[in-house]
Amino acid sequence: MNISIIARRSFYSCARLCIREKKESIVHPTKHLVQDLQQKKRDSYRLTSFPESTPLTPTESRMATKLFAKPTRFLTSVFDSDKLPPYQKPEIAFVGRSNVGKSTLINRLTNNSKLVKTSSKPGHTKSLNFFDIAGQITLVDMPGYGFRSQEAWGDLILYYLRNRTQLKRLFIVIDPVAGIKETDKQIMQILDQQPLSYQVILTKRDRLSEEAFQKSKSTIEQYLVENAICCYPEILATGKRRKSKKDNLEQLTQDITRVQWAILTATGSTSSTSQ
Ligand SMILES: Nc1nc2c(ncn2[C@@H]2O[C@H](COP(=O)(O)OP(=O)(O)OP(=O)(O)O)[C@@H](O)[C@H]2O)c(=O)[nH]1
Ligand SMILES: [Mg+2]
Repeated sequence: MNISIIARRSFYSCARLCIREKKESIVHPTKHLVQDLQQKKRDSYRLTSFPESTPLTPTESRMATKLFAKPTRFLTSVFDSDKLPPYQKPEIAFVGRSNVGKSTLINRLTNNSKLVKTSSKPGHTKSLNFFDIAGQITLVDMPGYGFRSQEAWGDLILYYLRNRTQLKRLFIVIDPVAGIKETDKQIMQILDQQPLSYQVILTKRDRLSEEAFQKSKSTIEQYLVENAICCYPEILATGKRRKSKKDNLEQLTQDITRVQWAILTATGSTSSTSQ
């Protein structure tokens, strides 16, 4: 990943937040850059596209797979905001519309198809479910939005998103067949206002041809470049093995390792797993 682009993106995000909050002085001594942004010179700071992602190094891949090969366990299910557990490990959560494959993704990451219950029926996950990864990270599976009403879905999850200081990054899971929906956009706006770092993961890659998948991905990237503030500038992907295609196993394995690595970096776990 091109560090200068990420740095520029972070600055741009920060500056836009400051402008919105009318706290320009926060970005002093780069105040002139903020003025530039206000004077419609934004394009020089804006990403025009997502950077091409570079392959993980063998060390990075090894660290990612090593951590997720360690024991994982279910911790608890939570239905009420006043019962959120006081875990102090860095936390990562998965949010998205019903049936996009959030729970399946956690099973894939941990290589344990029985860790989380999944279903072809939307609305399967109804609580916040907490999982421990190697005693180092907590993963949280969430009920899908778009299936139940905002009231039924919203209170618990919005409370969690607004108050969970140990939450290091929220992964927004999107089905590339359906594309980005209004509910995804709404959640991004909430996170941008917060601000809270988030990253998009596309599931069900196997359901599209490579060409259609890339097209859906670029449409989402375009939306993010134009609208999102706190979005990490790399879209991740996962999928399941297509029986007809023997050659996609390697790709799927690399995809999962990339998600694992993103979790390691988001939670600051890259040094503790290197020994
Ligand atoms: N083809 C394909 N199907 C998938 C993939 N991931 C998940 N599915 C299927 O999608 C359905 C929903 O998966 P879940 O993981 O339960 O989805 P969820 O987002 O947790 O759904 P809710 O709990 O209802 O919010 C199941 O039938 C999965 O087998 C994938 O990568 N490819
Ligand atoms: Mg689920």
